[in-house]
Amino acid sequence: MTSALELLPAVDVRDGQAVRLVHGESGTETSYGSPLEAALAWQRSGAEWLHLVDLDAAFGTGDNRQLVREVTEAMDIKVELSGGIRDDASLAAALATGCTRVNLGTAALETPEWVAKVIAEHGDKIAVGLDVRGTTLRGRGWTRDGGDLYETLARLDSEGCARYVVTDIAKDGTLEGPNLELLRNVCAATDKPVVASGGVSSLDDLRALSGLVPLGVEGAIVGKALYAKAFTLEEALQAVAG
Ligand SMILES: O=C(O)c1ccccc1N[C@@H]1O[C@H](COP(=O)(O)O)[C@@H](O)[C@H]1O
Repeated sequence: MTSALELLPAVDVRDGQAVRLVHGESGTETSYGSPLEAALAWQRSGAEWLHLVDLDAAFGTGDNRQLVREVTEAMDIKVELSGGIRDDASLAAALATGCTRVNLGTAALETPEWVAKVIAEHGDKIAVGLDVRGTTLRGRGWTRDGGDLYETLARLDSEGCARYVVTDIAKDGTLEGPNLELLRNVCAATDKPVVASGGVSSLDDLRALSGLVPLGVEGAIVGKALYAKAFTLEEALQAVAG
């Protein structure tokens, strides 16, 4: 029996606020108030995971490290932590929050030896975010090209990377539906589980992603659709229940 698609409601933090961006572009923020309140609301609604992103750390405009730690520590559910985790100190700080796993983006593009080392040390506590435009990876707050998706995926697979979080930047924050073709292609290129990110707009999108579970899609990050109240998290969890 295949498992149900996992849902990871997102809380992206910029300047102390929960925000959503469009295409991940700085300056497109819509603010949704307290990150802790948002995270607690998703937990109360039945989430088993929280995808928590320090956007300032990802963009290099400071960090929300203290706040991210407070949110993570307040959660009874699993937390996937992203944004600005690029060296031993930031990784140690992220893991010290008690998060379930971290998601590395820029580091996988710019310091591959370090990423190989931490994959070897921490196993499935490390996921790698493959944030793409077309098939070109983007790092540093999605502002810089960082190589070919499939070459990087092959390298990370050979290093034992446990899981990938695949974001189609062109879809992120747009409510245009996920890039199912990209997800199928990535699943065909790796045996490792894939978490889909970007574009979810409806319960039908979640059902379509559920249809990719047998191919290797393990979960889906949901952001804008929840904040825009396109559906509730309870409805989403019901829609993907096995
Ligand atoms: O999630 C976003 O909307 C986003 C927008 C712009 C840049 C990054 C974004 N998200 C997360 O940031 C990490 C990458 O951070 P880093 O490169 O490791 O510092 C990425 O995995 C996304 O989860």
